[in-house]
Order: sequence, then structure tokens, then C-alpha cells
Amino acid sequence: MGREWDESDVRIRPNKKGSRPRTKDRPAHQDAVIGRIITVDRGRYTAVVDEATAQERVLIAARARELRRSPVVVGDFVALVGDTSGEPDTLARLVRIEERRTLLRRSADDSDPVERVLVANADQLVIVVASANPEPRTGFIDRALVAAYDAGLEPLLLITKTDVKEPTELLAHYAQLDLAVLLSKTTGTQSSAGSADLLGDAVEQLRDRLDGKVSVLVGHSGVGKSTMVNALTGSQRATGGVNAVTGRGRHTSSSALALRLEDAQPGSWIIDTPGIRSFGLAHVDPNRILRAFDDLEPGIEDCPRGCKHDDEAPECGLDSWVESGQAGDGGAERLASYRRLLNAIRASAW
Ligand SMILES: Nc1nc2c(ncn2[C@@H]2O[C@H](COP(=O)(O)OP(=O)(O)OP(=O)(O)O)[C@@H](O)[C@H]2O)c(=O)[nH]1
Ligand SMILES: [Zn+2]
Repeated sequence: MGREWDESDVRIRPNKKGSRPRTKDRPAHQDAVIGRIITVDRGRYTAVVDEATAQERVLIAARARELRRSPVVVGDFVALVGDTSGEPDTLARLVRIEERRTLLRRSADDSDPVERVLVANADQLVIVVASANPEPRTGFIDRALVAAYDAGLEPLLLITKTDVKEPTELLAHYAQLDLAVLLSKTTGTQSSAGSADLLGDAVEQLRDRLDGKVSVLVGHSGVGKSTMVNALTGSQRATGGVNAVTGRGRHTSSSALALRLEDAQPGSWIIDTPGIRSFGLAHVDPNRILRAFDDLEPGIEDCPRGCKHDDEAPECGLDSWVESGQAGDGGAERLASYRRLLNAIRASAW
């Protein structure tokens, strides 16, 4: 990851005790290297530095005290000082979190009483559901869509197991959204190991979509997320490949984990989220969700102040906007879709 230094990086604070700049830790930050966090496990942060260069290396870091309690998450770019060689048994010091482009988070909810930052700087959210077995739940998809729109991520719906059932109803349900949908299925023949081979098409289509980007995958257990992640990333994890990358034990925590997309441009990462099965959405602002509906968005100009734009909102400007045809022929359905997503914010579970 290249980064240019400028004067603001070497600013020296006025020193209360004397005129000399503090030599102890300030100058050290000038040597900082920037790394991408690929996993977090028990207070240890694994980062890739000098990505896609001959000097690329993976190192382990501990957070500096000056960071206090600011959460550092997968996808964060961080400044690292100290031993940044990445040699075995070395530990770098993580001194700063770079500004985040996007931030996927969850409010506290019934399943987790703490508000959490989940993943930083991702571009896309791939919502994985099975066409059947387990049955797809639109509540899950709606909540994930809201989380994506709120975080500024492009959502993508991946429907697996279409060999088991055609996802006709599900597709109809989301036809009004500007939502890219990919279908995948297996050959239907289970190998002796019990895992079925995915048909190549879907894997390649998805790879094209993910190429050059950072994509987070979310999905319930059993939908075939691991099958797809393995097809896209090779055996990095299946074989304990995380060892080779991080020099540490196989990834066992429930934290997110970034894996490289195989046969893709540098900077293409897939973030698997074994621990994330739901999103608390209490923090979400309906206006932010509206940014994903640019045909509707201008309609809120006539809304009363503090309008929530939902089914019960009196005199919501979106109603007249749609009635007057300004959102086009499909306007009413689009508004219904938007409001259905707003309902997902209020529903407490998915
Ligand atoms: N018929 C069919 N089975 C599939 C397909 N994709 C995955 N499977 C099977 O579904 C089961 C679950 O797949 P996994 O990839 O382990 O599912 P997961 O979402 O990672 O689930 P967890 O590992 O519990 O998080 C496995 O037996 C897969 O072989 C598919 O497209 N069609
Ligand atoms: Zn309104």
C-alpha cells in the first residue's frame, strides 16, 4: 500500500516541559508503515504491509496504549512501528488507525448488547442465501441490505443451491431493487468428502464482480458460504493456509477474516464473517438508506421536518412524489420496497 508523507505527518506538538520535541515516540511514527488488517484475534492484529510489492509481508502487531479503546477491525489501514520486519516471533506496534472510507457496523441488539464496528473500508456486501435448505428469509436479506446501504457498501445477492430449487419467488421479491443477483449451484454429485463441486460459471461471475474490490460475505450457517469462499480463495483456509500467511495457528476465532481472491488483481479481498449472523440496525438513518433509491430521494424535499418516510409518516413527500409520476412507472413499487427495508430497521431480529 503506497502512501505519500507530507508535513502533516511529521507535525511536532508544542512541548509543555521544554522546547525540545519529544524524541521518545514522535519521531518513531515517521518510520511507520501502513498495513491492511486481515484478522484480529485475542488482542493480536495481523496486517499485510507493502502489499503487492516485492517487500510484501505479513506481520503481527499489538496496539499501542495511545490508541486507547478505539476498535481496530478487519479492513482497517493502520500505522505500524517498531519491528515491522514480519520475521517470526516479532511484534510490531499499532499506533494509528487511518481514516475509513466505509464502515460496516451493528447496533446493540438482543443477540449482542454492545455496538460494534465490524469491517472497515469494504466496497461490497455479498449477501449469501440458499434457494432452499435452509429456506431463504427475506427478513435477513432486508436487514443486510439496510446495513449495506447504511455503510456505503454496494450490495450483491448470491443465491446458492439453485439446483435444489428455482429461486423464482425470491427473485420477484427483489425485482424492484437495483440489486445485482448471482445464482449458483453444484453439480449435484457429492464427493466422498461430502462437499459438492460448484459449477464453474457462478464462481467466475462472482470472481469478476469481486475483482479489484474488498467484499464482505455474510450468510447464515449452511447456505454454502464456505463452499463459495473456498472456490474463490483456493485452499487458504481449508488447509489451514492462514498458518502460512500469518505464522499463527489456524483461524479459530469468530472474528472476520480477509482472504485473497485468487486469480484477481492485487487488492482483491474477500472478508468472511463467521461470527456475524445478524445486524443490529438501531443506528441506521432512513435518509441514508434513501441514497440507494436515487429515483425517490428528491421527493423528500417536501417532507415535514423529522419525517421518517415510513408507512405511518403523515404527509411524507415521497407519496406525492410517486403519485405525480416523478419516480417513473415503477415508482409505487420502489417506494414499497424502500418502506419494506425501513420496516427491517424496526424488526428486532432477522
Ligand atoms: N445442492 C447444493 N448443495 C450445496 C451448494 N453449495 C453448498 N452446498 C452444500 O451445502 C452444505 C453447506 O455448505 P457450507 O459451504 O458448509 O455452508 P456454510 O454457509 O459455510 O455454513 P457454515 O460452515 O455452517 O457457516 C454443504 O454440504 C455443501 O456441500 C449448492 O449450490 N447446491
Ligand atoms: Zn418523508
